[in-house]
Amino acid sequence: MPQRQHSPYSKSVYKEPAPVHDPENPFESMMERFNLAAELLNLDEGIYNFLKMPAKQVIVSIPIQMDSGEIKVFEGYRVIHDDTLGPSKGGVRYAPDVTLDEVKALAAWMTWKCSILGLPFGGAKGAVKCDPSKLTPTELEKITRRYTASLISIFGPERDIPAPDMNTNEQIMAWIMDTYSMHVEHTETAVVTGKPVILGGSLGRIEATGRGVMISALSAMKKMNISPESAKVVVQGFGNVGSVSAKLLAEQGCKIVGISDISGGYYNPNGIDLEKVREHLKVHHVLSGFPEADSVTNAELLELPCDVLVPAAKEDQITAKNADKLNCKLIVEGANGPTTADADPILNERCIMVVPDILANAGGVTVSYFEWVQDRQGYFWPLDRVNMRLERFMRNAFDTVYETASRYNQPLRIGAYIQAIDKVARTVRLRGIYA
Ligand SMILES: NC(=O)C1=CN([C@@H]2O[C@H](COP(=O)(O)OP(=O)(O)OC[C@H]3O[C@@H](n4cnc5c(N)ncnc54)[C@H](OP(=O)(O)O)[C@@H]3O)[C@@H](O)[C@H]2O)C=CC1
Ligand SMILES: O=C(O)CCC(=O)C(=O)O
Repeated sequence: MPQRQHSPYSKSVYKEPAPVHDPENPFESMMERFNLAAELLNLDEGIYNFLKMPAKQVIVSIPIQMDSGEIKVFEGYRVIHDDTLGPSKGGVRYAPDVTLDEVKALAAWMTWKCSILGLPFGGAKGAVKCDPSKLTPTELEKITRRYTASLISIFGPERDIPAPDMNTNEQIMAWIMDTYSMHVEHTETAVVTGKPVILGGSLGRIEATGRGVMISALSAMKKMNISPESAKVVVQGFGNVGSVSAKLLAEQGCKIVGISDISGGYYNPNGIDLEKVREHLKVHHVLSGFPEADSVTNAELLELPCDVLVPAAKEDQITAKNADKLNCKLIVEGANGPTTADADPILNERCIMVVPDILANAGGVTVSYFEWVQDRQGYFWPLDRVNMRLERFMRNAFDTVYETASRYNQPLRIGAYIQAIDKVARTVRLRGIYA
């Protein structure tokens, strides 16, 4: 594999991160990269301490009456990492195994993401520890409304604005909007984004994260002289982000050779017909049994030969254990935190370019920003305007991160952290930190 010196994916001056306590703890993974960038920026110790601590961590108890009549209590979280650049922004995920450390990491990633994209937002994230596949629609609605009611003093269009993430969707955003509006006694659409279009949502928000993944993949492929028509792509995860990324990359001429969901991976070196996948999902709801591809495990999927790998499922998929087995040239992180910090130096050593999560998947929050702007203006844009502006934001962000990474002779991930932290730190200094 050729060495690419003096570029964002050169191994030349990349510093080994200090050993971490738990490499698969997303907050520690975030902090490893933050520490590296802070050191390169020569960040003032006071500002370093200010930015590493989340501004607010709220844990709420969510008692609801199940359809059976039984009362069950769920745990909910909202972490506001930072609100220096503006109201905090970030999705809400529903998952049975979610932890506070995971939410803390996801909230910090939102701060860095909004900073890189030039959005007037800080970073936050929320979660409810529950398994939506085991809940009825009524139970899901009750959980969502109670979670929102418990966070009434946190949320607000000028304070903290939730959005969808794993296992949450437009309907859940509609319930959040309605519950908030009931409490403040007027309809407040701008309190949440990712809503149905009929309730003040933005055209293009559902596809926005996958569209941003596609745009950043094409930008990176151009730097690497990989043409879309010659590119073989593997996508892990076939939810909102994965399925849209696959569809839009296929529309650009790429051949999608591998896909997966929780049921496993599916591989066809001649290309997977995504229309047939869509028809299969309509009937079966999971990829399991898809006849036109060979079945592989999720672990094998990540190691399939391809040009571009798009992890778009969850955290900690590419680790020190499998980074040396990957068979791709480029990774575009659709998911948040799919790569652990201890895998970074291995990928860098192997000259695999990584477009990091805080850049690659920022299309979602960018169109959420457009939605918030439209709601506040009460004036809605056509789809082509949303997509054109998204493309401009994503391309600019890619170019500036690439330039920063090149200037510091670091991989794109560290370039992205440097750029993000520098902007927030400079804003903190200008605003001052006195009570
Ligand atoms: N939605 C958004 O706008 C944004 C999402 N992201 C991030 O993208 C990632 C995916 O989110 P999103 O698409 O919204 O979530 P979804 O819930 O829509 O989809 C998640 C997908 O991942 C699959 N999956 C879950 N676990 C595994 C596993 N162990 N191996 C393989 N596949 C798995 C799920 O399978 P199954 O359906 O069978 O359970 C599903 O296909 C998350 O990291 C999220 O934080 C980032 C930015 C914005
Ligand atoms: O759209 C948003 O506001 C946030 C999306 C999100 O949660 C993310 O980018 O991880």
